Amino acid sequence: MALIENCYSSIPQLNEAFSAEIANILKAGIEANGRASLAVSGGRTPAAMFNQLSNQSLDWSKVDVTLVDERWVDEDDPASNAAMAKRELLINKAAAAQFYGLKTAESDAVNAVAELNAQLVNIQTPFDVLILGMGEDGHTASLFPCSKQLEQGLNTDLNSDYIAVTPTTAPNQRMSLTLKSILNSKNIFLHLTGEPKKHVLDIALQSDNALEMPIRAVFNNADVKLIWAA
Ligand SMILES: O=C(O)[C@H](O)[C@@H](O)[C@H](O)[C@H](O)COP(=O)(O)O
Repeated sequence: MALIENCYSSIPQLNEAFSAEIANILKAGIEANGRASLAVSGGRTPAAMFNQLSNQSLDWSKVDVTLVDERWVDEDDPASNAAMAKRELLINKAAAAQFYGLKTAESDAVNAVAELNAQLVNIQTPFDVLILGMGEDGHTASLFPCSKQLEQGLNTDLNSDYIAVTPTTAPNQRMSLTLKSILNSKNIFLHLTGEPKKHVLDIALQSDNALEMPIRAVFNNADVKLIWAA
């Protein structure tokens, strides 16, 4: 298990190289299996890369796009990851992709887990590309340190691809892929920008305690490509 580092000298360079790399993997997936899939994180980091990716030439009508995690809010809420993906990624050529969001009509995310596990059969799995972000508390996806649900989310014997999480260090109830589902992806990327995130990553790499910093559970158990620029 390793963290394979790809550092770029600027964010525009990162966006250009990373979006081209994702496009190549998706094209190869389409060629091999007829369809390909992309699971993306929300938050602030990916927007500019998404814009660039949306203009990559590939048969987007054969791509399933879904989210790694979602805040349990409606799409008219600025915190909605689905709204961000629709605004920044599912535009230009990528408008032809098939999008599967994670927010359902249930008011409590706990009651939506079974529906989302069922939705996954429509999506090309394992995911060809899964892109993680990381918070300054070491969370990834919506696997938050200190949340009551963390041990379950990190338990690779859990019989679910999704888990509802109530963070204590961030607002909104969340829906997250479980660690098992994250690890099952063919290509796992960790997309970070800025020195503060690099500093958090350096701390994360100093120990194995995933309950303290859940991102550790990913690079302790999988090969992860770090995509980073200051
Ligand atoms: O919906 C979310 O909050 C995420 O998917 C989350 O895991 C995110 O990737 C990190 O919190 C980093 O967020 P930023 O890119 O905004 O720093």
